[in-house]
Amino acid sequence: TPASTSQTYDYIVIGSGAGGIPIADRLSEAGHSVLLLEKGPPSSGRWNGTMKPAWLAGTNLTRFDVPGLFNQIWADPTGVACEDIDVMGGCVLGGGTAVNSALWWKPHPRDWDLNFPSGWKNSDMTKHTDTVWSRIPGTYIPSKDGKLYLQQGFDTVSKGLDAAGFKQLVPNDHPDEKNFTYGHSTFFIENAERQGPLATYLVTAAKREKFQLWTNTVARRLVRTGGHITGVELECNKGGSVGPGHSGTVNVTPGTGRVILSAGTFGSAKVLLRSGIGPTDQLNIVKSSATDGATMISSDQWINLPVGYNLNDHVGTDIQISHPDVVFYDFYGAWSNPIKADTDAYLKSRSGILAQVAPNLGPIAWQQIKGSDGGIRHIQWQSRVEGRNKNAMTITQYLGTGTVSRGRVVIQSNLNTRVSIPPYLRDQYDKEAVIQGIEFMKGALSKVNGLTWIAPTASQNITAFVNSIPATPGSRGSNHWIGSCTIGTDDGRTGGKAVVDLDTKVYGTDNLFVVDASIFPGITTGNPSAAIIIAAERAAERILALKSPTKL
Ligand SMILES: Cc1cc2nc3c(=O)[nH]c(=O)nc-3n(C[C@H](O)[C@H](O)[C@H](O)COP(=O)(O)OP(=O)(O)OC[C@H]3O[C@@H](n4cnc5c(N)ncnc54)[C@H](O)[C@@H]3O)c2cc1C
Repeated sequence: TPASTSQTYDYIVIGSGAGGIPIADRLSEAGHSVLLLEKGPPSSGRWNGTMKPAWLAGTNLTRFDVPGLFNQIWADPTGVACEDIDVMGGCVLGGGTAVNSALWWKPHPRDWDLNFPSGWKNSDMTKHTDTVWSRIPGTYIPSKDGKLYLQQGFDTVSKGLDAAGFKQLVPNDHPDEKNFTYGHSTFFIENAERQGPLATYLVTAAKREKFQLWTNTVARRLVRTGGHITGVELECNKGGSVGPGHSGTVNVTPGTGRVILSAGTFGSAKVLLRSGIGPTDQLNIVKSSATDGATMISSDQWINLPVGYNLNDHVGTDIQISHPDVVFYDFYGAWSNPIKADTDAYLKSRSGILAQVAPNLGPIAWQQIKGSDGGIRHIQWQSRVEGRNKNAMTITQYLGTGTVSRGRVVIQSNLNTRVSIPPYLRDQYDKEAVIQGIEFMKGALSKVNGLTWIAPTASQNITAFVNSIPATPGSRGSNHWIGSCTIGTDDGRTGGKAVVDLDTKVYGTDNLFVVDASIFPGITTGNPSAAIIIAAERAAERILALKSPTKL
């Protein structure tokens, strides 16, 4: 459908992920007309999604609703994963929050205090954290019968953690206790279904008359005069072959309208670059591209900002153990060849193993490592029952808050983005922390009777093991990408690192904002979706307080 040229919006929000849905809801709650654009198709059943295995036929559930079907993103990403980036990402309604493992953590205070500028410190975020938790409380017991299923993996790893002095707690009751602690993984699941922004913020937004959602609609680039955005050029995704979308140009309310980019770390960078905002080398690539070159905004209008730099992700390093007590469940099989008793339990009473997120997460543990550079780096250990044999568990070490290494994302001539500099272990002390952490965990788990090591092997030197794993997204990636449009007071037009100011407004523009993972200056301790939603709440507060049009 061509977009109407007469209908304008106070806010156009581009991208419906962890950042986009909450901010769209808050802006519409304040009485503004809001258009939320999503390039992907509907996902969960509530929003008329249709992708599902045979055993969900006749129900209002899709693959995105059932926690036990999370693994399907790896088995069949077609039509779900973003096709214009070289790493995994969800390009459906809900973005990452529709496809992820729903892990849900109250941020550690240091996630804000270490990484973020003034106005975005832990003390500024507490009330927003409370708001988010009142809407999305999360649970560590997803099954409605109140039971946890197949806990042998949890019990096995816990023995080692207990022996090493880790304290078990309910992690979200103690967000500031993330050193030598562990607990059950917590998920944004309710009624044994994926909840999160799709089931909360989007529901309240959609009830308002002045809110509209267009799926299957790509924001191609912004239409602007100098630093003032007047509208968004649209493309109907894949020519409309995936479902009804919109094309043409949609405009913001003249004079006062604003655009919020929430297209994710890669998506927001891409829209900016296509709109003539970014480093000159990148804008020249767009200028030379077959698709955009001839119609790109002229170079005297370009705004030179460090879009794409400061890219970061958790450094993921997998270790693997085996223990005869550990029991594997074939979540991949649950798609095409499920165990009837398990689908019955899920469908009839929202209970059983399929209420738990695949592939059966074990304990999540945290520790801080003090490096010889004096820096403190946070490690999150995330274990799951999956590996090279039926008794194996993979334990991923996520190196998070405190890392120094950063990477870069660039645009290519076909206008796909690519991680040109992976952000992993470019700093020797980041690597030191990874090695130290694995040495420690190896010692801890070796105290568990009957446990054997798969990776590293019992006799393998840990430094050699860590060096043997390439520092690439394929081997180290954690799907927790942040950076690319960093927030800060150091204006990127004059040599600073920041793309957006403390109101999340893009430097050099008067009505363009970025609200998603891309503004994070550094990585969080745990999986980041809750922190991104909290940041969106903070951004909504600041944006709503700004007078229009704001000064350049
Ligand atoms: C496989 C996987 C597992 C994960 N597991 C967890 C987990 O368990 N817990 C956790 O906290 N985090 C997890 N994450 C990370 C988390 O989901 C992301 O950090 C988060 O969703 C990022 O939020 P965002 O708003 O920045 O972007 P996204 O959520 O990616 O949303 C961006 C949205 O914008 C849309 N978009 C992009 N470009 C355009 C355009 N030009 N026009 C219109 N729409 C556009 C995309 O389709 C997408 O829907 C996981 C991620 C993945 C991929």
